[in-house]
Amino acid sequence: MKKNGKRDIETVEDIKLIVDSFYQKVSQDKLIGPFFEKTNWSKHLATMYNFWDNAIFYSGTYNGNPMKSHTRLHEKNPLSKKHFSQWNKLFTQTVDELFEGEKAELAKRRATSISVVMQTKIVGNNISPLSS
Ligand code: HEM
Repeated sequence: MKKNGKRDIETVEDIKLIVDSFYQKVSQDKLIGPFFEKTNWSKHLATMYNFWDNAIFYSGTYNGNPMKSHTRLHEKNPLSKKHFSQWNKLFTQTVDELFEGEKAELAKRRATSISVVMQTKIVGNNISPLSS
């Protein structure tokens, strides 16, 4: 236990807490909340528990294709750099509010690197003068 009372991410229950808190923020967010208007939350949250359990503890519980689903999402509702920045800000904020340690750092790093790859593939190269 750290001085400030936070500990590291240790169990799948911790993952669930992060995912629940994160999407609580996301669903109320003016900028990215609307993308989730038609979302079946219990189904999405279950998918995300598996996704993050796999990303942090290599549990083998997720074998979907997020790039494909976000490319499809982008075709219907265009995603831009500002959406990705907001997503990342909320994710980092959520992890920092709840946990501290190596796994917490890993979770934030994973989120950022996937987000950068997704953004580059979907929105385009973010150093291009044409991107916005
Ligand atoms: C601009 C930022 C983003 C937006 C607006 C967004 C939005 C969404 C939406 C609307 C869904 C579908 C939910 C449903 O079932 O209705 C989804 C699924 C998902 N998102 Fe994102 N997302 C963003 C970024 C990210 C990032 C950076 C990651 C990974 C670190 C991620 C991981 C996932 C995963 C794993 C799924 C489930 C895909 C599947 O069906 O297997 N998203 N997202």
